[in-house]
Amino acid sequence: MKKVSVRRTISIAFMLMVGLFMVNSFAFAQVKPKIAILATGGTIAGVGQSEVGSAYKSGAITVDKLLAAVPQINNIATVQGEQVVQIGSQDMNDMVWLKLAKRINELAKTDVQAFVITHGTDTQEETAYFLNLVLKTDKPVVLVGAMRASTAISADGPKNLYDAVSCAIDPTSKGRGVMIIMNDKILGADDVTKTMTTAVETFACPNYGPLGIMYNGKPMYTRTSMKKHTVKSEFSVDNLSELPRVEIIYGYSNVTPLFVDAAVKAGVKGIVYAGVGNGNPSTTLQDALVSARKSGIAIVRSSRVFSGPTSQFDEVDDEKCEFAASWYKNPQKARVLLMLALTKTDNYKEIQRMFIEY
Ligand SMILES: NC(=O)C[C@H](N)C(=O)O
Repeated sequence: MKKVSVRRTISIAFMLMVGLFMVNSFAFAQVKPKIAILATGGTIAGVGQSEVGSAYKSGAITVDKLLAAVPQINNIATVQGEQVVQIGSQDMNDMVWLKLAKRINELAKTDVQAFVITHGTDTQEETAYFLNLVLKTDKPVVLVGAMRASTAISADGPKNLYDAVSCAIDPTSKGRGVMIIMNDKILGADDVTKTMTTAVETFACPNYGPLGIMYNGKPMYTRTSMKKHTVKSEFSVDNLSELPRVEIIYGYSNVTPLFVDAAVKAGVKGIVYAGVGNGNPSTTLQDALVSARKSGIAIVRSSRVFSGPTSQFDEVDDEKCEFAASWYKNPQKARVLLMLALTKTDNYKEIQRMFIEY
């Protein structure tokens, strides 16, 4: 009799423990946030001929293999991986941007809580800024890349990817606009740029500084972007199947109007002039840009100089020429904003307003 009741007590206790364990694991599974990882290629997915050399092929491995290299991600998030394209980001283009933006806007309406985009570093800043202007969500969106191929000794991709996921799932990352995570830094899409061809410490925000750092898998923010983005942006990709053609023309001493003339002939809708100093064109170049403007092409002056403003209050009379000045946008980001501006207007004053607000 005694033996039976001891057995029964033991089996009830055992069942209770199993039950508790199941409830716990269920609750734990419930709290893991659901994220989408959209892969586009780049060095983070690159495969090299040797572990020590610099030669490799960008975008050679798929999103599943990328994730398999960082199993720790499964402890913190439930991941849905999608291969959007598999390219080196030197081949990034308007069509992929539109596809990516539309897909994220669609997924943002579901229970996916955050987004990570793996991307090559060459044009990462442009994709980040484009998405910053057209995504209609305040859910965190983080781009991540690597400077060393996945097969290299001390590859930086796995740590960057883990940090990107950790940053994206953190509640404090909501509503901050699109961000890039590279080498422990959290960089805002409105200012981030690649500063060095080979170093892992290549990304910086030369005008405004980083938004924060990643520390022990947690984002530590020290700044908020004051620029308009995502849900506050007036731009939308909803009805767009292509973007207006905008070309960048570089300034240098002894510059001739050759490329401005070629751009006019090609029928571009806008030109970003990457001028010298604070966006200055030479006298001949200015004449060519004014006549391009008169033929209906939008002109934005930016600078080939790494940082600092290009404003409408300096040497060029932008009002008279009907140009807009890019302020803190470097030429490649100015091109992104001008393309989107041209989906709304070709009025230079309106375009100037956008360059101040975004
Ligand atoms: N580090 C990199 O990712 C460079 C590569 N060419 C890319 O942008 O895809």
